[in-house]
Amino acid sequence: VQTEAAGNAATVHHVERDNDERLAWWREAKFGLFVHWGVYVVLAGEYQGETVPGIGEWIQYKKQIPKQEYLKDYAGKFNPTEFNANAFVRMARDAGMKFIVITAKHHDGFAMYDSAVSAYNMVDATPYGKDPLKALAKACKKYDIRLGFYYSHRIDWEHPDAICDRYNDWDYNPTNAVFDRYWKEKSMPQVKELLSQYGDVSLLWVDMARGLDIKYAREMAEMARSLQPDILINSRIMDEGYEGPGMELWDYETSSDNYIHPQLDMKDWEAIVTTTDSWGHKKVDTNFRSAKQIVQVLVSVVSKGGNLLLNVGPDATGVVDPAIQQHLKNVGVWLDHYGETVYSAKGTPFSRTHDWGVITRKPGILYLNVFEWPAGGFIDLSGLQNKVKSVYALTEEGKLPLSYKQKVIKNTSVHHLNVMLPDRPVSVLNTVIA
Ligand SMILES: C[C@@H]1O[C@@H](Oc2ccc([N+](=O)[O-])cc2)[C@@H](O)[C@H](O)[C@@H]1O
Repeated sequence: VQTEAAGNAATVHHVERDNDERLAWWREAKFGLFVHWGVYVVLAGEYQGETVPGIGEWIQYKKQIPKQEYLKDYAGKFNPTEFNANAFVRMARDAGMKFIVITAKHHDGFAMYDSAVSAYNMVDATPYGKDPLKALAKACKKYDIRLGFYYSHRIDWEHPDAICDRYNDWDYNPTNAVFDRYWKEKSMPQVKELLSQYGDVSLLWVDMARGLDIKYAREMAEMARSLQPDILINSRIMDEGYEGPGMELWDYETSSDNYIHPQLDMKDWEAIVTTTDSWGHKKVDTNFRSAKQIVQVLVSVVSKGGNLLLNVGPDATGVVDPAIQQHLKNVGVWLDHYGETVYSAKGTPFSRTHDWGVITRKPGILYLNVFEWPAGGFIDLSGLQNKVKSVYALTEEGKLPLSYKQKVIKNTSVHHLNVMLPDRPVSVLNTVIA
């Protein structure tokens, strides 16, 4: 990792992370469910009859809604009686996802669980009066789905001391704010609760450090690892692009929102992607990502050495839009047949992209993932060092052998491969040629 030091003599920060063992399951899993759910879904992007533009979970900040109003008029009406933890986890499992990361506390500072640290929580401040994360942890255990918690460790619009450049200055006076008080009284103790009272927690997903000093990140990471030794922590414990001491504190890199790196050779990173135009549910938001789009984003991210954390936003009743549920189910059916191009796969060995799709890899196998059916009905692939032993399309009925020609480029050891494709796509979502 190169950084320009003031004397523009390049200082190189080598990050030794001894986390191969801890990352093993994550590198195989590839596909997880991200869940943004909180009091903000009671507003669902609407305030005083007006649709508020932008991502729904930021509505309190955008409209500077006083804490007492947010508590009384919105938390006070939050009663997701339709929330069924088992059905929710089955939805993720049946979509081919291996883990779930849910917002235990987002920037609004509201705890979506039974917190003894702050009464600003789901049990004490809503008519629902129950702990949905307790039910979710139980369901995850039942269906062998790993659980992770999203926690807004720096930004908190409920606490007068959570000072940063995204602060609740409509209720509180920033000059009186003492960050250490928020850190010691709320942030650290709540993360301790989450990592002590919900069984095995596989991921701590923190977000938006806003210039947080590394000493705080180190304190939280060390506490998390003492409570959950195998836990994985994402890079957003510090700001995007942070380089300096402490980079070993996190295990993998989270990309910017809805951003897929152009680089082909990265590893241990995740793309986080929405299924609508917001993370938190918004009433007006009907721009749903199709099963085809989801499959192609997933395979594209895997071809670039990454994982996909795909978001859903349950509504105020606790339910994910049925159309999105159907798309997820279709993705799951596709992965049942063709998941070998995703699970435990590595990124493309090529240093270039292809106009017909992307390549994923396993020992001795290359998967050509055909998104756009080539007009000529064949694919040319040059640059392979290996001799090809067989080529076949993955179909629901099994392997469909394909004819191919391979020749060695004169005076080189480079093979040129020409594959004759089936007459038409095997799957409109993505046809996989092995
Ligand atoms: C997943 C999302 O994460 C953050 O938004 C960000 C964080 C970082 C970047 N970034 O680094 O580009 C952009 C949006 C949150 O503010 C947002 O509400 C949501 O939870």
